[in-house]
Amino acid sequence: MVGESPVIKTLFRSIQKVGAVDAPVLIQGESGTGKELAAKAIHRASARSKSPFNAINCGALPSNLIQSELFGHEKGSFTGASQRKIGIIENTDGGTLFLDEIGDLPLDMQVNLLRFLENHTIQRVGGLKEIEVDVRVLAATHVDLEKAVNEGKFREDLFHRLNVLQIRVPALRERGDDIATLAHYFFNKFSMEKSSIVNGFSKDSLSVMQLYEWPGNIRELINRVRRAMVMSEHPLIRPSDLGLERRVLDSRYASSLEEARDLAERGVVMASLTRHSFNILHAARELGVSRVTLYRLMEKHKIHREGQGDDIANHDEQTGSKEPNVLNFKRVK
Ligand SMILES: Nc1ncnc2c1ncn2[C@@H]1O[C@H](COP(=O)(O)OP(=O)(O)OP(=O)(O)O)[C@@H](O)[C@H]1O
Repeated sequence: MVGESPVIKTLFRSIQKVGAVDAPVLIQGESGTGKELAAKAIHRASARSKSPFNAINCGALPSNLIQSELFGHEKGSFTGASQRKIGIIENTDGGTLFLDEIGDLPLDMQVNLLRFLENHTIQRVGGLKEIEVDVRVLAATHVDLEKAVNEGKFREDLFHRLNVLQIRVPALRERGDDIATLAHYFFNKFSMEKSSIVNGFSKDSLSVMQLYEWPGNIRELINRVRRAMVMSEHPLIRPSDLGLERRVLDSRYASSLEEARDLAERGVVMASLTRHSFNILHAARELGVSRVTLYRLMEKHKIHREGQGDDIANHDEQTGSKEPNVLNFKRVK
């Protein structure tokens, strides 16, 4: 798992701690943050690391299939059951089972899962025998399970069984410099697929990536980087190649009017700075504010001056300096 930010280091430490204990873990985090990778890391850090690690997405299977996927079935137990099938729980004997999107498990299946967690035995569909299995369960959810319990969508007893230990995988936007680290990591990983002219990211791109909210987290980052690597017509990937120029303006993710206004303001400032290669004078002129006001807005939105140099020529007209002025903007930590 790539990352050096304080929040991800906390996660790494938590993984080591919960890896050492043979109890269920509830892994929480937004979609695409790396919950499955965290589950694999817990498995590797545990005494079960030499045994199988299996994963199943409880939300991806129709409810009539999920029982047989989890518990298996005997030959002839239902129409179409022409063979005995060993379920994933039995197949994971000795190892770790990762139940992704546990919040989507149908209520009747939740009863069966609870029985297995309490007794460490399963029964195949159509089978009479109780089969003992030794499996550690890790479950992940991007929904608030406590809320689901209050709404009657998730069994409280199962929630407490699964929620013995918890870890939270942070959203990408909380991970500061990891955003650039991950972007470079995936750039190198997909370098075989890149167009022949692309060498890396412009500083503008790295800045915009820092400011963007990343609702789809690392999965979204991978897709944007991969697409930009193929489509970019410049040596250094620009914000527009990542499709982020307009997206940073997006206030759809705001939870209040004030936040929406803030996001819109930040977006307008960022877009203007990006458009003018971060030339303060030009951006201030376009925005109809003084340079001082623009600096204040940058302060307010935690954008600060850092570093210099890029593929884009830039100079401060007021001072006449040919040196790049403000090229790299990032969130103040
Ligand atoms: N720290 C990391 N370093 C490198 N790659 C990562 C990291 N975290 C996640 N990824 C990659 O991001 C993608 C999404 O990760 P993963 O599938 O584990 O997320 P998830 O939280 O389980 O998603 P979902 O909620 O949709 O099931 C994967 O391709 C994974 O390899």
